[in-house]
Amino acid sequence: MFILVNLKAYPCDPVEIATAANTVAESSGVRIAVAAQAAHLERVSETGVETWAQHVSPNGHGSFTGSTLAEAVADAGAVGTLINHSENRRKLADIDGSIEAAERVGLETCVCANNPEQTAAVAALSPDSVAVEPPELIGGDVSVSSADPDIVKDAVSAAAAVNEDVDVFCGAGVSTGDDVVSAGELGATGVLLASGVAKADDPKAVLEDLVSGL
Ligand SMILES: O=C(CO)COP(=O)(O)O
Repeated sequence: MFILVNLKAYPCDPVEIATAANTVAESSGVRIAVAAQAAHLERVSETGVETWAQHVSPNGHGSFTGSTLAEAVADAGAVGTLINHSENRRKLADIDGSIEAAERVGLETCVCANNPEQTAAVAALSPDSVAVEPPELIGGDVSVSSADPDIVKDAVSAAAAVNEDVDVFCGAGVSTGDDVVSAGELGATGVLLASGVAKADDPKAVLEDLVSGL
């Protein structure tokens, strides 16, 4: 299982969390990555943790003020990027363009989707993975894998019917090792989570618990 921690715009210390994630990844052998604000990518990647961006723009170099250039993200040390999110909704054509921009510089791609239908739609664009996250469960205390297990199972089959090479992760409310294990039992190959780590008093202890059942 892959554990992908999205720091969003939470008022956490990205370097402290990245350092903890790197330590736990090394001691457990579990793949853990941290998706940080673009302005923090370089400092996060200097910790040695697998570093992801939270989005990249569909454009390349040029007159595109305010864009998050895939080339710049890769140059700052990111090896992957989230694309689209319930909190940062993009049109399908822009998602397609962002996947192409990421692939141009070798970034791994994970497109977020709200439900199995959107999972199928974005799987057709052949990202490396799709993360299904029901918006109503994001930021809550109950994991998608226990609150709505069918959405995970349905997203896994929906993606496989379109493109068997696309991995499916799940997210929303994931915060414990049990949540990660049950996500795996439902067919997800990774989890995408945020508040459970970014808002924790002791992020390292949460990360240790997340990998404890793997
Ligand atoms: O939106 C999410 C990750 O991208 C999930 O957020 P929470 O883990 O806070 O529910």
